[in-house]
Amino acid sequence: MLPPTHPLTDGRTAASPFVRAVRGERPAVTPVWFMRQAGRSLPEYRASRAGVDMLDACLTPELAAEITLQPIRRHGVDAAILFSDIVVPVLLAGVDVRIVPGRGPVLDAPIRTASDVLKLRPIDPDALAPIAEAVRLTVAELGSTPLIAFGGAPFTLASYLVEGGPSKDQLRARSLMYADPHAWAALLNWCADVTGAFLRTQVEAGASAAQLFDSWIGSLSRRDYQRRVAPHSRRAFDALRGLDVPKLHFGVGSGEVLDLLPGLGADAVGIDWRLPLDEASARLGGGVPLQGNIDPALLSAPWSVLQAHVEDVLDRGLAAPAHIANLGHGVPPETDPEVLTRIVELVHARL
Ligand SMILES: Cc1c2[nH]c(c1CCC(=O)O)Cc1[nH]c(c(CCC(=O)O)c1C)Cc1[nH]c(c(CCC(=O)O)c1C)Cc1[nH]c(c(C)c1CCC(=O)O)C2
Repeated sequence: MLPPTHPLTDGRTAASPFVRAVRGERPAVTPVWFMRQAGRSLPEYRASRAGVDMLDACLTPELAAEITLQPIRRHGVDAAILFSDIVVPVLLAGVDVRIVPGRGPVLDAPIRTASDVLKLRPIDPDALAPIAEAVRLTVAELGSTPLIAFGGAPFTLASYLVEGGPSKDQLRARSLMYADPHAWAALLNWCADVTGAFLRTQVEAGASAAQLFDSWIGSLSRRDYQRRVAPHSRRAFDALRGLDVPKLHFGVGSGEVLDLLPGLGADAVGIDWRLPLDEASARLGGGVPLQGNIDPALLSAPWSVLQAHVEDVLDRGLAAPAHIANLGHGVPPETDPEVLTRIVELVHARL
């Protein structure tokens, strides 16, 4: 149960277009936000981050709250997402991980064997205090705009841990799945538990929705996803048990496994740019709210081309019970932020 002072319970965010759409209602105006909206496309972000390491910024509550609020002030988007990273709970559980600019999360000592997995320790709930504080500071400023809690899905996290960094097709991670199925299952359970604790901390501190990011899901066969990954994603959502918070599940390249996602605990599903929303909705049986689908590659196209694309996405989104406009993946760092503001205005102007 969420406390009576939680933004969802006290009515601050429950009636927001974003929360209503995730729950499957169709508000008068389509809500819109952008994955990775807090980031390098914004000059104010670059100024806030000058000389501060990425993970240090995530663990400094005042700074994390300020960066979270920047895209709300600038673009007028319908939801905020906590400025943090999927590897933050991994770091807080004691794993030596850093973020290399232009590359992503890197581990000098990757987790590759059963004995490496056995050394992983559960996360100490006290270690998550800076995250809870960042959420409280953010929510105090947001008013009726909901904050989205997020976490990395177990397979995406495990891929970074096993590979030691970003990889093209997650070959080492997918090999471990077969070389040592027991170590694999233990590793994915550990990932589900750290991500679950991260999500639960954000929701209890005041977030009004939760999204699981399954960025590498597209490298898996349907069979492997179903048998060796999906149960662990369900376990991550299960960490939110008892909290009546709307949940989203987003995967990149998830077309082959799309129909499996709603069964894992999410209310709404995020779609990348590969599959049109009417086709995605048909694959899901027509009853699942959808998010996303604007191709990030078109952000640098002439406005008339981008506008036609956004309008097509909105039209096809009518096939689902509700649609939250968003990109099909994160904002590229070189994006002109004024283009994002213009998309928000376009989405909000369409009735
Ligand atoms: C795979 C993944 C990561 N992180 C994340 C994912 C899942 C979504 C996806 O597929 O993009 C999720 C994430 N990372 C970040 C957020 C913040 C909230 C938001 O969306 O605005 C979120 C939701 C901040 C960040 N996370 C990161 C940055 C950039 C850090 C910097 O400014 O140097 C930000 C703002 C770093 C990061 N962290 C990660 C990558 C690939 C990178 C980019 C590295 C680079 O190109 O420099 C891992």
